[in-house]
Amino acid sequence: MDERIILALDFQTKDEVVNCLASLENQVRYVKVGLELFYAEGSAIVSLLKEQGLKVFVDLKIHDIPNTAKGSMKSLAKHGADMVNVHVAGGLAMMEAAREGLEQGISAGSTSPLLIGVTMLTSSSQQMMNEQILIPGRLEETVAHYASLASQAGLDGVVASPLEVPIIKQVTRTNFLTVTPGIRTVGSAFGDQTRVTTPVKAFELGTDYIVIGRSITQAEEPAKAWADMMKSIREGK
Ligand SMILES: O=C(O)c1cc(=O)[nH]c(=O)n1[C@@H]1O[C@H](COP(=O)(O)O)[C@@H](O)[C@H]1O
Repeated sequence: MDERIILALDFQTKDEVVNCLASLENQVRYVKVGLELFYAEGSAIVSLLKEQGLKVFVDLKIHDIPNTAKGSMKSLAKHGADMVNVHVAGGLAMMEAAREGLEQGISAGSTSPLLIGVTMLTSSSQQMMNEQILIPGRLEETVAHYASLASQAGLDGVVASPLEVPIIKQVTRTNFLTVTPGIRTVGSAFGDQTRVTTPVKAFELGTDYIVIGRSITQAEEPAKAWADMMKSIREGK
């Protein structure tokens, strides 16, 4: 089982999660609980997945004042996640506070979850960034800047598109991780994602983890979609 592939469980009920994992014949090792599932099922879903021996990325994308980010992370640390995240746009003080909260919240003897910073969402385009949220310049430069800020704040890595992995690796310290959604298997619809590539290309670009959801979970035959993806990754094509 490949721990570098994180399956996004974007469902509203525990039953859908259980059915999805069963249909994938327990081949998945790392899953992501995002806002949709966490708001619906609460932290119990994280415990359930952990009890099944899975690694869990709890993707709540915290973005708040430093004190609130710190408290949120302190609470979140108790749920046994392997990876959690904040928005880099919250700034250096917020990211440092989040790290502090996480360290304070973990129980004695357990290791801290990886703390990852979200750069520019993979649904965002250069035009959206320039014209709507009024960040000038090239999107790739903003992502690189956010990544170096996250690195400076002591985060373990960032979320970005796989297309930006080479520049992120250039501007951050060794072992700084990249977690990349915006993944589509060949032929599946992009939907709301903008900065997209295939699983094979993402690993070629040097990513540490890919996050993939609908290409698998909404496929007509999820087990086949998963098996085909794994084969293409193994064969590098
Ligand atoms: O933090 C994330 O996981 C995330 C950041 C980002 O920039 N883009 C992004 O798509 N995600 C998440 O990654 C998953 C991608 O799902 P699919 O587009 O269905 O493969 C979703 O659960 C998103 O919430």
